[in-house]
Amino acid sequence: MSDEQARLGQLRVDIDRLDQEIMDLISKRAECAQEVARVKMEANPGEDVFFYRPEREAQVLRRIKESNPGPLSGEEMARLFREIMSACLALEKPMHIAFLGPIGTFTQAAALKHFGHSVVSVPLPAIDAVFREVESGAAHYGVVPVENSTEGMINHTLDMFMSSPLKICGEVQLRIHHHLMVSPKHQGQDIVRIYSHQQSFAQCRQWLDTHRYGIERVTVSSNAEAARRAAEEPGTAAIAGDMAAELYGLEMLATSIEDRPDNTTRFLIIGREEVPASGNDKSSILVSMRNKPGALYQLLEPFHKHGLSLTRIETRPSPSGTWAYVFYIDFEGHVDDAQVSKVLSEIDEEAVELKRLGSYPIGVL
Ligand SMILES: O=C(O)C(=O)C[C@]1(C(=O)O)C=C[C@@H](O)C=C1
Repeated sequence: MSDEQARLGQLRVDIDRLDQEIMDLISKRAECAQEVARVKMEANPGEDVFFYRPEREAQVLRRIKESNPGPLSGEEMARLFREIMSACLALEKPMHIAFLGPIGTFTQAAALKHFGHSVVSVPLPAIDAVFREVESGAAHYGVVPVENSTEGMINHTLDMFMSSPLKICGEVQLRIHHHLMVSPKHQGQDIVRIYSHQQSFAQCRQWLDTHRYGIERVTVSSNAEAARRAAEEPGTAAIAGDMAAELYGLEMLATSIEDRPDNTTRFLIIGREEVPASGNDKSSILVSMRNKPGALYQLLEPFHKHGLSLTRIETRPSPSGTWAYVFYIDFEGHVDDAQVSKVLSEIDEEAVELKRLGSYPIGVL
């Protein structure tokens, strides 16, 4: 036996022993989660029990990232624990997560990043359908895109909050890499048409103008639909992400063709209940003000006065009248914080309407 074989043999014995220890510990952790489920059910007999605890999950993942000794990165370690918690939660209660489909979209990738792979993910054809599925109780939570770093806000999602009773329970960010892909069946053929979603075309505009100028661009309802068409139609390609490429067996002609290297989309988790404070939270509100001089100043002044950071403010046309506006505002803090409740009561005094959309942990992964 060579020296290399002897050393590898010993290291693999060590790895086998450690795997056994890790497995025993994960099993003990899973038993704890089962016990947690029993305690929750006994304490709330006959009631809707909330097994998923977003604030607790955020605290666990933050602690893992902070105390991780290496050599794996904090992100990588948190990703592993994300999956362990996902499997533990599935033992307590299998979660049904509605997302903007079809299967293979970036929204599905965001849902799996946030909840882990042990959930049942349910694709729906439109953002309002995701809201309805959660409102009716058919799904426990929903995942919808809300903003992209290149293209800005997804207005349809913002507008849904004007009428929906749902709460924002979390957020997750996903780096978006777009690839130009074709079916291996049609490799080598001239490409006469490229399919993609309108947002993806916008995020790759400069690359397309430089590298595929003059080729017809056809907008379809999702990247996954683009990939499905490219898999079937000779002479076509799709711009989509890794999940769609894998799903339809496409091969890459060019990878990461988005114009901005930091292209990121933020998604919201929507649910039916409010989330307690996790220690590092954000809140979202919708406000409509009277149409008078200084209205915007009056809206923003309490944030300045009480030292709260605004992370976003967007204006949307109000459904109640022409040239009337609603402000969608994200800021740091939780509604249970004293400063936040002072700000909200001051805004409430001046506003025509103030709707609290929820407080939720700032995305950890
Ligand atoms: O602490 C809880 O309430 C649990 O249910 C346990 C646990 C976990 O595995 O750590 C599982 C699911 C929840 O979403 C949060 C945490």
